Amino acid sequence: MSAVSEPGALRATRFLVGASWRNGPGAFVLSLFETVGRVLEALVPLLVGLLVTGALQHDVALVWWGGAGIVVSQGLQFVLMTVGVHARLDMTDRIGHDFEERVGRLSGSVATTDHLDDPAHQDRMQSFTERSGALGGAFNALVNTFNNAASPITTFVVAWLADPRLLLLLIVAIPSTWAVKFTTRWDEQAEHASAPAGRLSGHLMGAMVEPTPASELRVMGARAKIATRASEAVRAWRRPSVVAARHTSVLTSAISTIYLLSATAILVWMTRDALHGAVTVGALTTAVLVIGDFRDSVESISWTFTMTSRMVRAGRRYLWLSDYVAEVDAIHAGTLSPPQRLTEGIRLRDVTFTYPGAKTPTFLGLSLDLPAGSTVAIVGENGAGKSTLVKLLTGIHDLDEGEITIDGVDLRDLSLPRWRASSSGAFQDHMRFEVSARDAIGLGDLEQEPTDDVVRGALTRASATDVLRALPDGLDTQLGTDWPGGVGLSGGQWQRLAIARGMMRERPLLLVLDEPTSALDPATEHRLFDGYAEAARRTRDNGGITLLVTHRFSTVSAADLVVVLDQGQVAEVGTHADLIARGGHYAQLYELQAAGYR
Ligand SMILES: Nc1ncnc2c1ncn2[C@@H]1O[C@H](COP(=O)(O)OP(=O)(O)OP(=O)(O)O)[C@@H](O)[C@H]1O
Repeated sequence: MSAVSEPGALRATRFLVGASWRNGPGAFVLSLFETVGRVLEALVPLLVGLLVTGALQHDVALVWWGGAGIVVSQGLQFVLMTVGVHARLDMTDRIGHDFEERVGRLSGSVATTDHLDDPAHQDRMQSFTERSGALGGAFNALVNTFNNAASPITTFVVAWLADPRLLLLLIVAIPSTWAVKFTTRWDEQAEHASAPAGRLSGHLMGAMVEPTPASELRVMGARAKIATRASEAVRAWRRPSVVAARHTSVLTSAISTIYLLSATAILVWMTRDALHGAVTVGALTTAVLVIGDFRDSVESISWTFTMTSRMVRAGRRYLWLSDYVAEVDAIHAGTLSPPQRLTEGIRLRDVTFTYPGAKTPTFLGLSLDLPAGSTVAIVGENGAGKSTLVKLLTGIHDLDEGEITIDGVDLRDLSLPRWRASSSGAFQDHMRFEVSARDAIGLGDLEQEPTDDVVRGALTRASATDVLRALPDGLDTQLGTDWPGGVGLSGGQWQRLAIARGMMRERPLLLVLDEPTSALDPATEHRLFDGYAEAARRTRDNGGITLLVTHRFSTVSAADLVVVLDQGQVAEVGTHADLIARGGHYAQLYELQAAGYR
């Protein structure tokens, strides 16, 4: 698994600011109108003070300056804030969508899927998804940083003009800023601690609403049990955030109380001076109004720190993902094209592979030859490593050690997309694509136009033309009952469409059939595989290898070679007849299954 570390805060901030600016420089500038509006708003206590002083001293000019200032600043402030807020929210929305799209594109573009099997990556993505608002709100936080900087500075100037003693409150407000260090840490720790439970609750909630697991749970009478576990998981997921919020609330309440007591003391002090004529009533009025703003200003600075640190964390995760994609791309920088036809075949030499997060390797020094033009059956008990072998051959996972060669060329030196374009497959855990039948099959080879002839050819090769009977609009039938006019298919019918998808490429160099017929009865599977083996022999001229993974020993007799895997090792290799004659593991398992059918 990747050794990519999370990028630094500075790089994340630079990236977020740059991406926000590029998304719309005009709207970026308009958003800053709000900052000017905030400055005008912060000037109001000063203008009210002027008005009060003018009224008390019968100074018409002061009354005019104060009154006109209030009217103009309120009017302008309204216009600027309306334009600014509108631009900011519009940008936040656009940037949010932009990032969601970027994350989707990045996640989908990783050449391998090692990260999807890694619990640490899953946790990172969980926090990422939960906080994707923070990434989408990066711009929001950025503009608010300007707002929250401009408005306090104005407030501090107004406070200083009213009475310099008010600035003493800055000292009292220092703990508020210092507390952010703790609240940010608590917030971050809560994010980490809640991620596994968040994933579990999503998984269990999904099990209750997805049709297949929901039916199973009802039949087993386990719905209530899973609902309880899901509720526990939701509580475990939310608990760290609730605890963090509680700690934050206690700390900020304590700081607010200290602030309030200090502000009251300063006001009492100023009022006493006002009674002795040392302070004007106008300055006292400004002080009363500014004290609330002062507190808001200090709090907004703290809030800005919290939001900015969340934004930076989300930015760092985004950049981590982007670095990870680049790292995987660099590993798969091979540019060679696979041969047009195989002459030697595929060789595995001393292959070692461990799943991310697993304690023991699935393969330790596995060596195996898959001769060109052969049909190879891979058999073995559950967990023997059959599907993992398929994933390594298709480049879904990277080897830890050893090599896989295609006609002598290391798989890592080949262009992975081109190798995959030369391969094809059908899998037990296939995707039920709820699109038209034509597209569901045509996805198997996007280089070909899915015309009637092409798609019907794939259905024929998959021995699946009878599925057409279930499709009222033929190949243009919408699949899936969730969609208007969509039809529901049986498990076996879905599976046959998946096999047809795997048959779109007529002459792949590697065709993997990883238990694609498990939903079919043994006789049909046998018939299908005999058909595939015969088709493979007919197309042997390009040296293509057909690999069949199955648990049904009766279906493998048509294979040229049978490979028996046992705990990640090759236990036996030979033809069906050889292995039966040898009387080993294969022969015993074959006899056991045959006895079951007798
Ligand atoms: N995503 C994963 N993470 C960690 N270990 C895994 C993962 N997938 C498979 N394994 C482990 O790798 C080993 C081989 O699994 P694999 O799926 O290749 O077996 P298989 O022969 O295809 O089994 P089956 O017949 O049940 O499909 C097993 O020990 C399994 O526990």
